[in-house]
Amino acid sequence: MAKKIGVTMEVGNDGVAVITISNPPVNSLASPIISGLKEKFQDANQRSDIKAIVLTGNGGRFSGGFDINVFQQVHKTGDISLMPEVSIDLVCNLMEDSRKPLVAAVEGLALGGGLELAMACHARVAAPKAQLGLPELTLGVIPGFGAFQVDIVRGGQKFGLVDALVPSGELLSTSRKWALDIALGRKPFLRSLHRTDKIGSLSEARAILKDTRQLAKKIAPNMPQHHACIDVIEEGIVHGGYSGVLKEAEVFKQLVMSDTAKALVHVFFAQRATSKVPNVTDVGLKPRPMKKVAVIGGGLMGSGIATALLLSNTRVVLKEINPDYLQKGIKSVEANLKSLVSRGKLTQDKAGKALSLLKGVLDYAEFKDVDMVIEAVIENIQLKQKIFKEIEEICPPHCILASNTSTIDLNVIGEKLTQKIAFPAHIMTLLEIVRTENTSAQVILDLMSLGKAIKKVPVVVGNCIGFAVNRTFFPYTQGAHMLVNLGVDLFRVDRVITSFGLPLGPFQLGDLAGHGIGMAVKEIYAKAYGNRMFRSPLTELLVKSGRNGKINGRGYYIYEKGSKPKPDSSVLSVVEESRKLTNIMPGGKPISVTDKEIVEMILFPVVNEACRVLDEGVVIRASDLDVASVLGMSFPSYRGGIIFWADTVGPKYIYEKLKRLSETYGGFFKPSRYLEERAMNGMRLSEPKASSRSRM
Ligand SMILES: CCCCCCCCCCCCC/C=C/C(=O)SCCNC(=O)CCNC(=O)[C@H](O)C(C)(C)COP(=O)(O)OP(=O)(O)OC[C@H]1O[C@@H](n2cnc3c(N)ncnc32)[C@H](O)[C@@H]1OP(=O)(O)O
Repeated sequence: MAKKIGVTMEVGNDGVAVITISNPPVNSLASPIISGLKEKFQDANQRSDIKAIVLTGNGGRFSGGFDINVFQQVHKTGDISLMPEVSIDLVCNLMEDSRKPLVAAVEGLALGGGLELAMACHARVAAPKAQLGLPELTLGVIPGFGAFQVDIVRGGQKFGLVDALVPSGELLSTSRKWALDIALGRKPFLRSLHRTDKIGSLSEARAILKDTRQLAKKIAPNMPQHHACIDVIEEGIVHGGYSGVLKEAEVFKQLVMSDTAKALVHVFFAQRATSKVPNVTDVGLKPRPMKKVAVIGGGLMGSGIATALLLSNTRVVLKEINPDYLQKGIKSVEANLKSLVSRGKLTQDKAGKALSLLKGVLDYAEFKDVDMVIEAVIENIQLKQKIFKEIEEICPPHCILASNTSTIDLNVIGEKLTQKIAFPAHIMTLLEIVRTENTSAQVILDLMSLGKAIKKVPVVVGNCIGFAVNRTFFPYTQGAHMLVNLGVDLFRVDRVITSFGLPLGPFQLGDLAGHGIGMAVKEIYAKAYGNRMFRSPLTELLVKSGRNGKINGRGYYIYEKGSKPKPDSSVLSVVEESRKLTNIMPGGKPISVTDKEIVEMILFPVVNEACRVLDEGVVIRASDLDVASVLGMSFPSYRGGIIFWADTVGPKYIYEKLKRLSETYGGFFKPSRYLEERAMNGMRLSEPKASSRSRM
């Protein structure tokens, strides 16, 4: 059924006009809505039979904000005139300065421009679960609609952003009465733009703004939108609300064209595109419910998976090999739930309910009616093969057999294995669903649905060593190791990479993951990708010196409870030993590199491997790899993901840089065929492939 888009107005006998925004699914403020709002507000202000106005959204949602598709259009065309000029004549003149009172009836959500519309009203009545927010910063822009000219520090009813909270069933009637009361002088007629009662003295405001500027420099050095917010707030405080609104609209348009906005809007749509899987989500299949799932292995990953499943109301059978391990696994699940409760992310009774769905077992008796089995034991091929041999006879025919391996080829683990699920710990959001030639469309759909149920972002990928994320990023650590063996300071490498935008540099990341994991899978990668790997003895030497990473308090850094990791200068002797063994410093002297070169020598080989992932069809589309890099490796979303970023840097520049580096330092930097082709033909890396080569 065609979705109804538009703005309607109904006038009741009480003289209240109810103006309703309708643009499913989130009532986004697209052009027809903007022009419809203008027309209805003008009409309502002119009609003598209308005493007051209520603004609301259709379908239980007020508005999800300005239509982000317009941003995408502006980015694609470079035509900023696609952005409507409405801040003043609509929000200020027609709403704020309306002669008739305007009350927002907010249900579901009021986000971005949607909340700004509500703030332009003279009062706001909300239903209890309404989500109010200004998420524009996550898109690289600022609220361009006056939000910052209203002292938005008043969040929710507590600070006056919402004037009344009422049950949904009473929302419209309460809003109508409120609007009439304002019209009749029984309630104050408050124009947000003119209110300054919450703003302290100018000097106090300036002091707050100064501290906020320093904080923004520290926490968001690479994101202009955070600093712009402070500028427009200051404009409003110093020169008044109207100047502030004008400044907002001007700054908003500058930011819309910024690289940051282009990257963040790309990630917004890329993340939603991952749920579109050709011949799976477009063939009329319906996902089957996963009522009971068995998890084999109660270690860090197994207990994390069990936790995520329990939180989605799925019954879980957790199997271990002995009572001690089983007890430990159950305790880990309890600890995971307890930590969510202590962080206010889960109520105590929901934690209790989740735990009640968990059953610990030591044999397969409970596997007869499971809908899915997820194996999460150590990365030992023989053990995995043994487990799947044992269970494939016991589980029901419809049961999905999945492994949580982060590296091993699924076809090696078990020909009957239908599915690999890269279930990161219960807190990460990326869920790589790896499909083999044995995986049916139905199973993929079932798992995508399960992935969403456990609040993950499922990305369907093909079967290869390391799948999408680990495969793409295996050069990340190796590039760093090469630099250190070439004489570059390892702590500087970490600093440069964190300044680029990754949360942890390669060495601190290794400490966090534990160096044993890297060593366990090294040979598997060497067998698959050996011709383009840099083999460094540094990890082995580090572990031999008793430094396993954060897990035992020492790696490249020292980890003490309650304090930040401290670089461990005593590790430099281990580094020296590695440098002697590799002996790759030209003339025995450390190389001199700029920060930019450090980023390039670490991330360009990652881009190069990402090109091979695209070329082999390990992902459906390049933007899926962007999402996987952001969610799976914390690649900065404000750079758009690994491929989007590479396209902004330029395939040709990357290709030429890698070619020069490979002439100096060997095959680790050798440009891939895909990169060379695209660079030579002036094509973007993200352009779809002509060939239908796929690993799915
Ligand atoms: C008085 C008139 C004013 C007019 C305004 C004019 C403007 C001039 C410019 C000045 C603008 C002022 C500044 C304001 C800027 C903004 O408002 S920027 C946008 C701010 N809003 C957001 O960032 C919200 C983004 N969306 C979400 O967070 C989530 O989608 C949701 C709303 C919380 C819903 O989540 P969920 O239920 O999980 O659904 P999703 O899958 O995420 O989304 C469903 C589909 O809806 C699409 N969609 C969502 N939000 C928007 C949006 N704002 N614009 C366009 N489309 C949106 C989403 O892409 C999904 O689409 P499909 O994948 O095709 O299903």
